[in-house]
Amino acid sequence: RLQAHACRVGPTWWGPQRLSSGGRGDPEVMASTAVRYLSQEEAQAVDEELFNEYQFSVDQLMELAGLSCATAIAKAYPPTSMSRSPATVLVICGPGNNGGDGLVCARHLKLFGYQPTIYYPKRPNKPLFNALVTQCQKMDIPFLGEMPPEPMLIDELYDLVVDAIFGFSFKGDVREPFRTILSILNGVTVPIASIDIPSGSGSKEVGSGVLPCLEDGMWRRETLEGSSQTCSSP
Ligand SMILES: NC(=O)C1=CN([C@@H]2O[C@H](COP(=O)(O)OP(=O)(O)OC[C@H]3O[C@@H](n4cnc5c(N)ncnc54)[C@H](OP(=O)(O)O)[C@@H]3O)[C@@H](O)[C@H]2O)[C@@H](O)CC1
Repeated sequence: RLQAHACRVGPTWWGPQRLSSGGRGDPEVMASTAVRYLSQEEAQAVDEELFNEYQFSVDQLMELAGLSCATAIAKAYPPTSMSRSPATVLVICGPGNNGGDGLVCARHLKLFGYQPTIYYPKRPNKPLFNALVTQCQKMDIPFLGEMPPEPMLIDELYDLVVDAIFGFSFKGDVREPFRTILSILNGVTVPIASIDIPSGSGSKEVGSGVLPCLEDGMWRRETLEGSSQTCSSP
């Protein structure tokens, strides 16, 4: 893992690694060498910088984050490589913006040829999230009324799970209903792709790019940072 420095968006982020790798602009090279982690504080600082200094709006960034994650999933788990056609994906959304990323991600996954289903147990009553739910409904993406109670059921029904439960504002012990949700997820064998951090891992770090998450040895999943947030924003 590379040392964490104060995070800068844009060229500053990629520049040194790209130069040292000798692979200027090659996405494969960037994916393999230009990935590093942000601390929770760094991720929050990027967030503030994007909002305050660069004047991005939350829905702008959320759209980019969700699209980036769907794109990364399509690259890591192409629909044609999955056992079902169309490939089925369970997207579990949490109560904050990470959950919003998940809603956007589901919408783009559908456009990419997957068959997403959303579980969104705790919904903030705010216009942004209500609109994202409406957009998913208009795209005929179903919402589950309850979490599949057994990991085996998830394995039977879905090719992949997207964990959009918690992002960088997670803190403390996991509270219900997410405690139960995470304990079920811990038993599934299909891949789990996490947006930002593997929820409930206790990790203080936020991943960037697509990389195997071996943080705690517990989650067989990949950390998918909305690369728009930290890597490729203007
Ligand atoms: N940076 C950027 O530019 C962009 C960032 N984006 C995304 O936003 C994410 C950060 O969003 P965020 O701040 O809303 O926080 P996030 O982690 O989703 O949810 C926090 C909520 O979870 C809850 N909760 C917390 N701890 C808990 C616990 N122990 N047990 C149970 N519940 C717990 C608590 O909710 P409450 O229970 O209070 O209702 C809290 O409010 C970031 O990671 C990235 O994905 C993009 O959308 C846009 C661009």
